Amino acid sequence: MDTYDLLTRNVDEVVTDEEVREVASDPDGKRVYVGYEPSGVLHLGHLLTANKLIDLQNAGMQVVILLADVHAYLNGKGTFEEIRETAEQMRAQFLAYGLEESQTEFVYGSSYQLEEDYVLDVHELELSTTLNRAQRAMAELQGDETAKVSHVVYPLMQALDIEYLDLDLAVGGMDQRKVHMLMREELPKLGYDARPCLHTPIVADLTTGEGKMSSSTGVTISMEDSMADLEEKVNSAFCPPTRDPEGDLENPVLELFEYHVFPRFERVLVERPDKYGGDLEYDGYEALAADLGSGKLHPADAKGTLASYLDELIAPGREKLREIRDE
Ligand SMILES: Nc1ncnc2c1ncn2[C@@H]1O[C@H](COP(=O)(O)OP(=O)(O)OP(=O)(O)O)[C@@H](O)[C@H]1O
Ligand SMILES: N[C@@H](Cc1ccc(O)cc1)C(=O)O
Repeated sequence: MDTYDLLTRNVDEVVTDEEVREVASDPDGKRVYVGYEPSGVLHLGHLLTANKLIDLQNAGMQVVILLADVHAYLNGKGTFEEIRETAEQMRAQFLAYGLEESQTEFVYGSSYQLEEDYVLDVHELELSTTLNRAQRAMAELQGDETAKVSHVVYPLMQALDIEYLDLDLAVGGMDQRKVHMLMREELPKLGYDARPCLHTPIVADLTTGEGKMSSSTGVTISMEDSMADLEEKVNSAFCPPTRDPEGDLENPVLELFEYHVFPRFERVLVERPDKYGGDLEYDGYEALAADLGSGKLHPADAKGTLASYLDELIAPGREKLREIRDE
């Protein structure tokens, strides 16, 4: 696979194609980041951005993970102390999942966001950005009468992080795209360069197929889950026979096959007794989705197979976490 294809596989949006091709032409040592508000356990939604970071690391890029403690604080996620503690757990999970420690830099937001230069630049952005523009960057704030001032400072700081962390590329889920668009509009006003971005798809809530898999609501799958947990959760998943690109509902089982299983396994084997037609084998996502659509593959068999592949995927991380905790 050529470098551009590796950088952009499984992404929903590339901003802009030309700029990302430029990064792909010489990726060695170029810096890319994802920022995360610390939350207890990483779920498969978060790990989609981690998969992308692993691709970028394999292409030779230097990965920066921002543990966005100040942002979590601005978002009302707890006391600073509590947030710092969860951030440490999160760091261990990323390494357990497969990011290469020597090529991954973990940075706490608070290590530079409270410095004078940064704070003055935040104020500069407050002066140059309209309230309306900052509000638009935070989709969930639309029309919310209780939105706080902290919620509009938040995207300005996120934009500035991209300059202060000296990045060549920013990665985030599709839910971060509006903040990145604000970054592209506002940084040049301060004399800084707008940076290219990659946006990864959002995995839907497992049991409803609506919205996103989220730490705060619904059922999430994480590296803490045992095979029994995985089976129970995947069995409860929403799995209609087809994905409806026009509709509001997604098929989370197919999404997990597409974004987590197929990028990591060349071949997927669905084991079935002979009386149910015997084993099925897939070397790509499309064929599996087509068989689910035609009824050749039963949702129960798809779910059982998904659970065992997810187990294989998270087992090394689960083991490593256990070791870290026992130390
Ligand atoms: N379900 C998901 N699918 C894909 N990416 C996700 C998903 N949930 C979060 N992300 C990505 O992980 C990063 C952190 O997101 P966020 O803090 O919103 O997740 P969360 O911990 O589930 O939060 P919340 O509890 O507020 O829903 C972002 O880059 C986001 O795009
Ligand atoms: N906005 C991101 C967190 C984040 C914070 C600061 C950044 O620079 C980047 C990302 C989220 O929703 O989780």
